[in-house]
Amino acid sequence: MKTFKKLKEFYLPYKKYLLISIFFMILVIATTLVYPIILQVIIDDVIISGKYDLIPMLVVLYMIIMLVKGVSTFIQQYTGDLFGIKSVYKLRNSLYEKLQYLPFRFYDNAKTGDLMSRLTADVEGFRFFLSFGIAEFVRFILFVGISVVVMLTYSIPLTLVTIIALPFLIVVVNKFDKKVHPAFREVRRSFGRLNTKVQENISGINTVKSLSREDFEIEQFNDFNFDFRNRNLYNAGLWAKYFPLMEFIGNLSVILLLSYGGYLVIYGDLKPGELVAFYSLVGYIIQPIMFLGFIINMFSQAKASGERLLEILEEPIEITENETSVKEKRIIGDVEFQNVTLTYPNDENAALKNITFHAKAGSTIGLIGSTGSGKTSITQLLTRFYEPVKGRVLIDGIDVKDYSIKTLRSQIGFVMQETFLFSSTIKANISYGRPDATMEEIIDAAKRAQAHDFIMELPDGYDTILGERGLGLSGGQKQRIAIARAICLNPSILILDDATSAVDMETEFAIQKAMEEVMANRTTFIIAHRISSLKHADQIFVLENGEIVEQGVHEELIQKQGIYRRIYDIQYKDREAILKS
Ligand SMILES: Nc1ncnc2c1ncn2[C@@H]1O[C@H](COP(=O)(O)OP(=O)(O)OP(=O)(O)O)[C@@H](O)[C@H]1O
Repeated sequence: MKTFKKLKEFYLPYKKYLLISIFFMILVIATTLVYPIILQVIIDDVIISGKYDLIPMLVVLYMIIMLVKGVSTFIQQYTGDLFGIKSVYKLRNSLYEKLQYLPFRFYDNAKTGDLMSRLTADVEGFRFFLSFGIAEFVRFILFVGISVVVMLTYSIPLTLVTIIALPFLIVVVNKFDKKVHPAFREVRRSFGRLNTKVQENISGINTVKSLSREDFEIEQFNDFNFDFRNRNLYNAGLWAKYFPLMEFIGNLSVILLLSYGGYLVIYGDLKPGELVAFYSLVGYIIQPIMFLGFIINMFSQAKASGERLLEILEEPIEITENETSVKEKRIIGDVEFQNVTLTYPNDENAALKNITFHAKAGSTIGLIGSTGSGKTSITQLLTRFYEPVKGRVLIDGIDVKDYSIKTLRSQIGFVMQETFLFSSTIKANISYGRPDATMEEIIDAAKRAQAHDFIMELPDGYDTILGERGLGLSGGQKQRIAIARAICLNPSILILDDATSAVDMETEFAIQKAMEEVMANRTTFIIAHRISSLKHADQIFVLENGEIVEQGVHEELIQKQGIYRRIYDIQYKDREAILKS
């Protein structure tokens, strides 16, 4: 119940639909329970006692009851559905919203396919319970309760004999619940794994094909699919085992009823019509009790699904802001790191150790160093993608923690190492961070990123629709669109993380030239492996194992005969050799 309690904010606002549904369900049940009573009257009063003049009245009564039942069933079902559909609409939105704000740390370990199955299959499982499960449970209680009361008015001893086997039925149903719930949780998990496999495979299909790993992938999928199949089979086995047992116990009640009830009729202690009515009423008890298995099933699924949904909803956002957070400030771009240490979750080694530096507003900072030395990590602290475990990161003298996330990120243009383009138009991709940008601004950004010419060569120019992964564009073209996207933001701080790694030297040079003007009034961080990309920077930091081991301008660093010089020698050796020859 804890799971449902925690999710109450999603369904309680719509409880009126549930209440209406239950009210009309009571009408449905009441009208249904009148059938056996009418049957009893027809047998005992009309047929046996010969009061045939009652027939027209009974027919009219029957028709009215049918009509009431029909209308009530419609309202009960529709409002029940409304309750479920409206609740999960809100739930689905909240889950998606939560996913937007969860920190990078969450996504480091999250699996896309699994998340997708939570947002679809689990939400649906929960809806099914809200729409049908709750109503069916109430129906069960009412049917059983009212039927027993009606039976008691006919004959107390016969009622007791008939329901004597029912506690056993409840024990079996309870046992079934204990087994079926964990089984369902496993089915859900297995489905999540299956989804993850498919999603990863589609995303990485280029790698799979280029390495001819199709057979391996098929085999792996088969394993996951086999697991999913087995778990479903186990579940089906539980159903197959328990359902006949429940039916058997239910039928025992019918045997007891017919034996003892027949005896009572023979000795005149019960009228034949009452026995027939009893027989129908027992059906109304046994059926819902057996159906209880199905309700429990729905409940178990919903509980398992609810737990998985809560795992997302209760995941801490961590990066918080409050009313005092700095908003509406135009960032100038003065950046300072004070003894900053960063340790990623699940990694005991610090990715950055005691980093201290000052970058004046408008200056250009070059970051170079071997892979994994911490270059990207430095820039990710600026945007608060991660938080330092020690030290402070200041922008314009204010700790980044004190900025509202929106204010901070809307003024920092980040061209990431891996370019991601949405499956929409080029225009929409460039203006993604600033949807109100005019066409002139979009074109201007594209021109500066050296992207305008190739965009104009595409069939629909800026209206060309890109595939999910920017299909149809080369790596360098995608990078240039990503650069245009960052420029379009008109940021105060620009971060170019290996942003020109996929373009040829000539294009890089052209981009650099065009960027000179863009960078003029912005603090720019250039992360690069090529010295040519950052040699004009005002300050260059050489990183090694999370520490700044050398710093200075290009000429100074060349004189030092250190790491920078070594990189320079390797990269320029060939050029000098060519020049000499
Ligand atoms: N999200 C993360 N979770 C755990 N560890 C991480 C994460 N991101 C980076 N690291 C680790 O932190 C260290 C620094 O990584 P970072 O990406 O900053 O290096 P880099 O210098 O930018 O490398 P590259 O040139 O290859 O991009 C590496 O050891 C890396 O494995």
